[in-house]
Amino acid sequence: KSRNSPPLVFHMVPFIGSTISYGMDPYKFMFTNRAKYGPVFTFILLGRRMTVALGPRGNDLILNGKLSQVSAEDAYTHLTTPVFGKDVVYDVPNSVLMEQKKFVKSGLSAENLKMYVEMIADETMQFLNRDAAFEAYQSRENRVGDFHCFQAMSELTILTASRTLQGKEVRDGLDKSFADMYHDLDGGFTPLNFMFPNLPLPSYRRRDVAQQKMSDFYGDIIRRRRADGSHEHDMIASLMECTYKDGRALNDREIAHIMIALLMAGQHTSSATSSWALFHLGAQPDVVEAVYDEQVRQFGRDDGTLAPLTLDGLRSCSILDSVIRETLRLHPPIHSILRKVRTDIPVPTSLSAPSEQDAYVIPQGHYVVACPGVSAVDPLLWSDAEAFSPSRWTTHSSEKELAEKDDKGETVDYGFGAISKGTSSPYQPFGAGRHRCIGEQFAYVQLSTIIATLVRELTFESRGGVPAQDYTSMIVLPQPGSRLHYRRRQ
Ligand code: HEM
Ligand SMILES: N#Cc1ccc(COc2ccc(/C=C/c3ccc(C(F)(F)[C@](O)(Cn4cnnn4)c4ccc(F)cc4F)nc3)cc2)cc1
Repeated sequence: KSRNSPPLVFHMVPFIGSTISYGMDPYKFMFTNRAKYGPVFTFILLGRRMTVALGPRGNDLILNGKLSQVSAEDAYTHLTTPVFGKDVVYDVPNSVLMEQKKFVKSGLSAENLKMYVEMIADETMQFLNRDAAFEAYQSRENRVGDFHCFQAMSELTILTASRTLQGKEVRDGLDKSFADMYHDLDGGFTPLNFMFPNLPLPSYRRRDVAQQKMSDFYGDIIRRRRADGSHEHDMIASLMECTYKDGRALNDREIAHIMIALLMAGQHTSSATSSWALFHLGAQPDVVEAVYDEQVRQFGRDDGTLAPLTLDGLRSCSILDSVIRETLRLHPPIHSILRKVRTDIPVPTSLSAPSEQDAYVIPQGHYVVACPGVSAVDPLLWSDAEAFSPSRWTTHSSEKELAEKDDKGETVDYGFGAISKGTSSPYQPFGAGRHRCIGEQFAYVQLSTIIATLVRELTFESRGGVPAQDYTSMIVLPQPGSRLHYRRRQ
């Protein structure tokens, strides 16, 4: 038996363990057990031993853990490989993933992001002018309407992501059959698949059929482009020009599967985050007007109209930026980051052991769980931790310094560009270390362009208040069915 294992959270039923209380409300579960056992403790999730290490030092232990100790691919491959496809992300050794992340980053260049702003604004205006959800906006008489927020944001997210990142064949291919294919693929992206990668269930079969179809869909696009020698500025075009260190170019399958991974990544995170942002804006009309006034300051013209959005202009909108930061502080799409423990991990005494000899050891075979979001809503760290107040980011309050604090700006490069070494910041919605997100800039462009465009045209009101968080899916979603009221401005 392993010596000095962290304390085990009390539970009544073997195998089920703490699945229900953790699965229903992970943050409540973390705060409750931190109070009982301290920042390091183990709980049972469907028969697996999950060891949590909370706080900046816990994040550092897990997110900056050595490759010999912690493995992301061992934790995630059962969930992601059947959905993304083989030979990419968690189906390859970490060194190959680092190269694949470098390739994707090269496709998210500043000049591409600049072009994407106008395309996303255009898609958003088309959506307002055409989608049934905004018929009150389209009609001249009644200018007040309401819409199913998360559903509308899911549609707008895939329209804008396919127009920019995915490319015009995907954008033009967004018909019912694509929606069905995506829906079946997404049905395989559930926490259940973490635990049971393959069950003889219809949903698993639909996932596998959809993955094959999606892979062929992208494969056809790539083959046609190679034949036509077309020159697009999207991710597919970029990936077609990439070669690994050993000189080998990416093959069509790898490109197709990376595109599926990026589609899934962007879809879940952006649809959830834009929905949460709109609900909070609807609950605080004064913030909506502050964002609108900022648009007038940044883009207003003498004739009273607003100039088209630009990347540089958006990057000067600090209130809009703070709305997104505050949304991600309260609603990080990924609440738990997992790794499989490959060799015993000695826990530094600073992380909660009374003295050296009884420092904890996390045994091989456990999973480790990092919850960066716990620090971001920790009442011990933030005044009014629960409140949505973007002003905390614009004024030079202690919170802003707190969140910006990183280990003296030290950077490290794992092969896909220099990133801050620090995990001391209590605000890490994009993770840290070798597995840190590379979609942050694209996400900000997509979210800020959509929100700026909607605020220019509408005011919002969440009459039911901000919905409860639904933790039962892979990404934290607003309680299904929540609606949002709007009024057309001019
Ligand atoms: C608000 C939007 C987003 C948030 C909050 C977010 C969050 C995260 C987090 C927390 C991680 C670390 C996961 C881990 O350590 O296990 C991550 C990794 C990653 N994300 Fe994102 N993400 C966002 C959008 C995107 C987008 C739009 C893309 C692609 C275009 C993307 C692609 C990736 C990739 C490729 C990784 C690397 C996974 C690894 O190295 O293991 N993300 N993201
Ligand atoms: N019974 C039960 C029961 C059990 C448990 C629970 C709740 O327990 C948990 C525990 C952990 C988690 C973790 C979320 C998680 C992790 C990884 C990924 C990912 F890999 F997929 C991603 O990082 C996603 N991503 C990154 N950036 N954008 N998207 C990614 C990476 C690269 C890539 F290219 C594409 C990607 F999209 N996705 C989600 C969620 C719920 C409830 C009920």
